[in-house]
Amino acid sequence: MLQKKSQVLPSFQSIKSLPVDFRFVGSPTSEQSENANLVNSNTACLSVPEKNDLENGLVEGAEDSVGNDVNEDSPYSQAAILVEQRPSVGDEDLDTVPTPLPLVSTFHRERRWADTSSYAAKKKLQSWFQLSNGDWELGKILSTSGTESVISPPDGKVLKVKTESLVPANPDILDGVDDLMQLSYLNEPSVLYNLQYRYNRDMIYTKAGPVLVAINPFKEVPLYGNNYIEAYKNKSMESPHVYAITDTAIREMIRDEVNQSIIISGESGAGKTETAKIAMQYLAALGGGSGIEYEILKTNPILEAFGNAKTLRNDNSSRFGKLIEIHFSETGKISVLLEKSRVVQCMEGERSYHIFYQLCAGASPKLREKISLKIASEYKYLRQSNCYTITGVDDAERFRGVMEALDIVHVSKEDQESVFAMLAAVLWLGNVSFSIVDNENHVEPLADEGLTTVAKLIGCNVGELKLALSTRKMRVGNDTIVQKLSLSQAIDTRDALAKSIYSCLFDWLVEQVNKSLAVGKRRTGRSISILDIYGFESFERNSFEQFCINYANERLQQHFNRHLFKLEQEEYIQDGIDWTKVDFDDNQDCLNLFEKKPLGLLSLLDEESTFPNGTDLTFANKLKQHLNSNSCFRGERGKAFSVSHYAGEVTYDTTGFLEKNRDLLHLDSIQLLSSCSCHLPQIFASNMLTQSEKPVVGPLYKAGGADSQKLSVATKFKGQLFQLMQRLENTTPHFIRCIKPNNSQSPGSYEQGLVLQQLRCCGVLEVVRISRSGFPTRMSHQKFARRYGFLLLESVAYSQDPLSISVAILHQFDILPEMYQVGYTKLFFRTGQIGVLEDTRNHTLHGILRVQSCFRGHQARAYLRELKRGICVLQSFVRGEKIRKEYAVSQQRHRAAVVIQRHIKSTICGKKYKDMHQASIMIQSVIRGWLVRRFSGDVGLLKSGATKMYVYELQEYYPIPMHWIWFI
Ligand SMILES: Nc1ncnc2c1ncn2[C@@H]1O[C@H](COP(=O)(O)OP(=O)(O)OP(=O)(O)O)[C@@H](O)[C@H]1O
Repeated sequence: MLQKKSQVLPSFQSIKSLPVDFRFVGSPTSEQSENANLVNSNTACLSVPEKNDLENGLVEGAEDSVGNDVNEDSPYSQAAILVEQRPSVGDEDLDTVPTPLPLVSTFHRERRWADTSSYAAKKKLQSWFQLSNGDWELGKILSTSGTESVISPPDGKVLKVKTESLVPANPDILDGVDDLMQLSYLNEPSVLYNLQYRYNRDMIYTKAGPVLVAINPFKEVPLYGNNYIEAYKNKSMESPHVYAITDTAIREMIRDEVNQSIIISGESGAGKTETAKIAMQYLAALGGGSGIEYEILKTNPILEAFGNAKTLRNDNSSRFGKLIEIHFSETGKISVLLEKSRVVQCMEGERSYHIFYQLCAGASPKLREKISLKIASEYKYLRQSNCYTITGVDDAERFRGVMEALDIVHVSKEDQESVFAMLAAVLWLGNVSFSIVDNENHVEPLADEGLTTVAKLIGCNVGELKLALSTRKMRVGNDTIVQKLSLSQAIDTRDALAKSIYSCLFDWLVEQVNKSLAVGKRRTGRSISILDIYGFESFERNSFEQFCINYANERLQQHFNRHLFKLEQEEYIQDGIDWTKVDFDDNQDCLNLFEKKPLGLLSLLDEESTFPNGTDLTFANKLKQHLNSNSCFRGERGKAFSVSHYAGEVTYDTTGFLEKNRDLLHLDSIQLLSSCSCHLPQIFASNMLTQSEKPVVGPLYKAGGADSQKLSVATKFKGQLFQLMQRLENTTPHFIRCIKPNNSQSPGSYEQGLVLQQLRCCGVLEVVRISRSGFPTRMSHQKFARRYGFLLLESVAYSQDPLSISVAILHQFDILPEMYQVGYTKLFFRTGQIGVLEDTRNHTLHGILRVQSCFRGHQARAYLRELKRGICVLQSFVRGEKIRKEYAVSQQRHRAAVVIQRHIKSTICGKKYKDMHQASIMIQSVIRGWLVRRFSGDVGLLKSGATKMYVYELQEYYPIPMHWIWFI
C-alpha cells in the first residue's frame, strides 16, 4: 500500500547552513585553450556574457511571466531556446489525482498525466484510490454508477469513491519494471509503487527514460564490485545501474567523438557523492586500476576531509560542488565550486570541515607541539556547534588516510606541515578575542595565547597581526588614515581572514591535486566529466548560502530541462517532424528573477551592496518594491522574501545578505599575509592580489578603503556557474537523479511523500512521458547513411544521396513507420529502434570481421608457407656453400696433414736408418775386429771370402742374424 502524505514538505525541513563564499577553482591547465568561450577560472566573473551577446536574442521565448522581459543573461552562447507556445495535444485534462500536493503548480499538475481512469472503471481493473488522509491504496473496482465507483481494497472492505479520483494501476506483470517507460499506466502512485517495489528488493536503480533514478539504500547493497563491472562491460547485465550509465557515456564518447558529462543531482544526503564515486570506480576498473580515475579516487580523501562536513542531514555532506573531468588517456582534472563560511559558523549538531577534527584527533605529538595544537573542544570555531564526533567514524584513522593521500599527490612533508599549521592558525584565529580600548567602543585583540600562536603559525609579527585585526587603513586624497574598528567589525575582519586562509588553502590543495593528475600528460583527447553539486536546500531559516545554492540548482535544472525538453522539442520543430508536445515546468521565469538586469535579485543585491548605507532591510524593501509583481517572487514580512523555485517555495531571511555578499577581506589582511615569513600565506596573498588586479566585469566593491576592488560574492558565483554551465554545454549529458527515501538516513524506510516530492521537483515523470511520446534517438541523414549504408543489399548505396540511402535502409529493415520520423536534416527514432539497427550493424561488422580474419588468416598462412619454402631454399644454398667452404678447408688440411705426416715419417725413417747404419757399422767393425783378432791379424783372409765361410760355420755355434752376415 502506498501512503501519501497530505503535507508533503518533509524533504526541506532541515536546518543545514552553508558557508558564504563560493568559488570555482580550476587548474592552471583549464579549458581555456580548448574553448575560447571559457575564461580563466580565477576570473570566473569574466565569463558573464556581455550585453552584445544577449542582444542577439539567444534566449527567445524565455519571457518573464509578468513583464514580458527577456532575460539578458545566459550561459548558453549559441542555441536559441524556442519555447513553442503550441496548445498541448493529448490528454492533459485527464489527471485524476484528487489532492494536489504542495509546491507544484496546479497548472502543471493538471496536465501531468496521460492516463485516464474511465477505462479502468469501465473494465473494472485494479486502481489506486486516495484515502482522506492522502494515502494511496490499491483496490478492485466492483461497480461504477454515475460519478461514483465501489471499490474493494485488499483488506476486504468495500468503499465508495469518486470515479474521477481513481488512478489506474498496472497489471502485476509490470511490477518492478526496469524502466518506468514500460509502465502501461504512467501515474504517480504507479511510479512510486514501482520504485518502492524495486527498492524493497535492493534494486535501487531504475530508468526513467534517459534518466537514471537512484534511491539511496542507506546500507551496503550487493550491486558493486568487479563481477558487476565485468558484467556491465561485457553487456551481459543490462539492468539500470550507475555502471551502465557510465558505460554508455564511454561508448558515446567513442562513437560520437563528443565529450560526455554525468550530471548527478539530488538533495543533500540523497547519495550524489557516493554515486559519483561508483561512476569513478567503473572508469577506474576499465582503466585497469592504473588510470587517472584511479588516481582521482586515491586523492578523494583530501577533498572529502577539506570539503565535507557533518550536517543534520548527512554525516558526510559535501559542502562544495565539484566537476571531475577525466581526459581519456591523458589527464584528469578536478574543478570545484566551493564555499567557505562553515569555517567560522556552524549550527548546533553539525560539524565544521572534517579535517579540523581529524587533525585534532590524529596529529602526532611532535606535530601537535610544532603547530601548538590542542583538542577540538579548545577551539571556539569547533565548540560552537557542540558536536565533535560522528558515530562510526574514526577521525584519527581518517587523518592518516589524508596524509597518505597528500603523499600520493606529492605534497612534500614540509608542505604538509605548513598545511596543518594553516589549519591550526585558522582554529586559533577563532580564539582571538578583543577588548574595548576607548569610549568609542573601539577594540584591540587581547595579546593572549590565541593571538601569539596565530602570529607564530603564519609567521608574522604579533604587533602587525594586532593592527590588521583592529584597524583599517583608508586613503583619503593623498593621505592614508588609520581607522580603528568596532567589536563587530573586528570580529568580521578576523573571521574573513580565517575564511580566506581556509579557502585559499583549499584552492591550493585542489591545485596540487590537479597538478599531480596532470604530471607528464597531455590533454588533447575526449573527456567525461562527473558533476556532483550540492542539492536544492530549504530550511526553516534560509540565508545567503541557500540563496546561492538554490540559484545554482535552478541553473542546473534549466540544463536538465534544456536538454531533455527544450532542445528536444526545439529539434522536432526545426526538423519539421510530427510529434506530440509535452509540457514541463520551465524554470526560466525563476532564473529571470535571479539574473535579470537591472531588476533581478542578483543585480539588486549587488546594487544595494555598493551603497555604504545599504542594509539588509533596505535590500528587502527594494526587492519588494521592484519585484512584487513577479509571479516567482513574494515579499514577506520584515526582512524576508520568498522565491518559487522549481522544487518549491523557499523563504529567505535577508539578515547578513549584504555583508556576506560584500565579503570584504581588507587589503590590510592581504598585506599581512604577504608579509608573513611562511610561504603558504605569501602564496595566498599573491593569489588574492592577482585576482583583484584582473579586469573585472560587474559591480565592484572597495576593500580596504580605496586600495583594492573586488567583485561581489553573488556576481562571482554567477560567473563561476556560467562557466560551469558552458563547460557542461559542450558535452552530451547523462543525468542521474538521486532520491532520498527518508529523512532519518535509515535503510528500508520509504516515505512516498518525500520520494514523490523529489520526483516532481526534478521532473522525472515528465521525462518519462517525453521519452515515451518523443523520439529520443536521432541521427543526421549523412551520419545514418554512413553508419548503416553498408548494410544495404543493393549496390545503390554509394551512388545516391544520404536521404535516399537512409530511407532505403529503413525499408530494408522493415522499421515500422510509427517508430521513426524523417526530418529535414535528421532521422528521429523511438526508444530502442536504433538498437535494432545497431545490433544488425554489429552482427554484420562481426561477420565482416570474421570473413576478413579468415581471409587474412588464409593469406597469412599462404604467405608463411611461401616464406618457409623460400627460407628453406635459401638455407640449403647457404648451408651448401658453407659446407663446401668447410670441405675445401678440410681438404686443404688433409693435404697438409699428409705432407706433414710424410715429412715426419721420412724424418723418423731417416733417423732410424741412420741409427741402424751406425749400428751396422759398429757391429761390422766389432765383428771384423773380432775376426781379425781370430785369424791372427790376416786381413787377406777376410778379403778372400773365407770370412763369410767362417761366419757360417760359426753360426752353427753362435746364431748370428742373417743381415748381420750381410753386413759383414
Ligand atoms: N549507493 C549507496 N550505497 C550505500 N550507501 C549509500 C549509497 N549512496 C549513499 N549512501 C549513504 O548515504 C550517505 C549520504 O550520501 P552522500 O554523501 O553521497 O549524499 P550527497 O547527496 O552527496 O549529500 P550532500 O549533498 O550533503 O553532499 C552516504 O554517507 C552513505 O552512507
